[in-house]
Amino acid sequence: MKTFNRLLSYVKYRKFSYLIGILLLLISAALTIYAPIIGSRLINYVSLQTQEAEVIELNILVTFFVQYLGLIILSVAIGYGSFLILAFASNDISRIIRNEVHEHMQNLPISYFDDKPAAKISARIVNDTEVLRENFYQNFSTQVLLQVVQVVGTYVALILVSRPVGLTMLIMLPIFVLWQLGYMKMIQPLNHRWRESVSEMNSQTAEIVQGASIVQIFQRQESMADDFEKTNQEWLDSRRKTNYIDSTLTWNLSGFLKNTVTLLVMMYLGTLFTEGILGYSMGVLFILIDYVNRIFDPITMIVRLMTMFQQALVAGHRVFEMMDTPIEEDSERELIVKAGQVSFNKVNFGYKTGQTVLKDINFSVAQGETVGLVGHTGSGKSSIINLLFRFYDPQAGQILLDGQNIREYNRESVRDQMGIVLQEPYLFTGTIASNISMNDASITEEMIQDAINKVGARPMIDKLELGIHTPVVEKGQSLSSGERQLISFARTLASNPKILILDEATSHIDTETEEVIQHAMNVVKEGRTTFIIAHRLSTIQNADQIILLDQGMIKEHGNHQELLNLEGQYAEMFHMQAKAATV
Ligand SMILES: Nc1ncnc2c1ncn2[C@@H]1O[C@H](COP(=O)(O)OP(=O)(O)OP(=O)(O)O)[C@@H](O)[C@H]1O
Repeated sequence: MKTFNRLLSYVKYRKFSYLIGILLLLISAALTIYAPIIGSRLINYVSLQTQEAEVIELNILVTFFVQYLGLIILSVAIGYGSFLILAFASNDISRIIRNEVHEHMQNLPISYFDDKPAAKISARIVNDTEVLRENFYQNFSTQVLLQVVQVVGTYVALILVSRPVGLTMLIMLPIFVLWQLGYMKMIQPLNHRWRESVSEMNSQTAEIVQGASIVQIFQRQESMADDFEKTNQEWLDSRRKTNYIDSTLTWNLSGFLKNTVTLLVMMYLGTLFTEGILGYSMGVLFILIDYVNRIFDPITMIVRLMTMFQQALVAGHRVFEMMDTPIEEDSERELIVKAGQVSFNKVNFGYKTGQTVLKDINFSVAQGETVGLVGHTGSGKSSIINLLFRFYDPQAGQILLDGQNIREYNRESVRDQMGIVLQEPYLFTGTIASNISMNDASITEEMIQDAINKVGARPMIDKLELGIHTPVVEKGQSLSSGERQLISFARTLASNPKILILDEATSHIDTETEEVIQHAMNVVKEGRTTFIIAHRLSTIQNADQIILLDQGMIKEHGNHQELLNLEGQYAEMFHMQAKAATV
């Protein structure tokens, strides 16, 4: 009920459209219910004139025809108008909900995404809102009233015209409803299987596309094709069974039931009529048969609407669950950093309660210093950066930028102080220029060109026909990894952050590119406090401080020479790497 009320509350955004649309629908329905009455007058006129051997006047005949046809055309035209109004309104509402949930998703804490597959999140934003549009806003909320009015209206009209026929048809009502419910019961699990297999095929395809090269390297094509075929068969099976049930129950059997009842009523009334027992005119007979025949469709529709409603409730529940996930409280205070001095003060942190990822982390970095973060995989290097960005807050201790506790300032202003170059830089769909300016209007084209020159990306840009306006698609897959890094360096330089984070920026590239990247790195580092997450210790030999993490704790801390003198883990790692490099 809560979900239903909440779904209904969105109608307020297009309440006039809904009001007018539903009103027009009802008028159109009333006209269709009224049409047989005109038809009956026509029939009565013709039969009376024939009985009394009078001339059938053409103009009277035409008048009845025009009235009858005019009514039908008017009803169709009004129905068309209302359909458009309501369809447009439901489109708008689903757009509003989709934007709302999308915006909310963007503000959710990073921890929300930790245990949720991307496909599941996007299904809520895209597919579930689509189900809401079709099932709830376009069908259920507009049709349910209309269909109920049609059923009740037709029954009332039937009873008014002929009480025995109307009451007999009332007895048929539960039989027909039960028939429809039985159909739904059979079809629902099949629909479920069908949707599951479609979603499974989606994720199987996404996995192959994302890891195309890995799939080929490990020659997994055949087994992945087998898995896909299995799901595809499952889809085929559920579709086939649905088609059987559909064609048998809805089209044939349901049509059979409808036609049989109509036929029986016709026979019964016809006998009474010809025997003269029934006082009805031919026209009334026509009305009765027409009403009996048309009463089935709205009943079928109501049962279907109920299923749509159930599906909409499930989709609505999922969408609202995401919308109701609390976003992190954020301070109004803007962090202003002039120097770029960073301190971690007795920081303890775990991603989940009870987990310890960082333990008693203490260090201080002066403005413009470079810090190398080293340690085995899983030792906590990235976690330190995650805390610096305020993706997470520590359970204990403080992180200070220029002496200010970042927890007391809003996240955006904290992140504004940071620039990051990842090992695999992320480029957004757009152009090279938009990837450097990040659509920040204060970064002019001149500044973009300047950043490109400074990081040494000019030769690379000059090779491109459209220069900085070259489109970037699919995360920049058509650019080399080194080129993507240069763009990323130019982006960082243009945004002019106080603190810089380099995530293994120089690994996996050839010596020539390494020189270019090293140059870019030196340019970007200048005057900024820099953290380098390095696996290759040769890249941080000149760092002012090196922090060696081991199982979330600082095990060694000093400059390169000091750590070598310690003859501990760092020295061991360094000698091993130096030896490997000379082999
Ligand atoms: N989102 C997360 N949720 C739960 N645990 C996490 C999460 N991210 C990292 N961890 C855990 O925290 C610990 C430290 O991970 P972290 O990524 O900081 O290590 P790292 O030193 O950067 O490793 P690598 O060099 O492999 O990138 C690991 O045990 C890891 O499993």
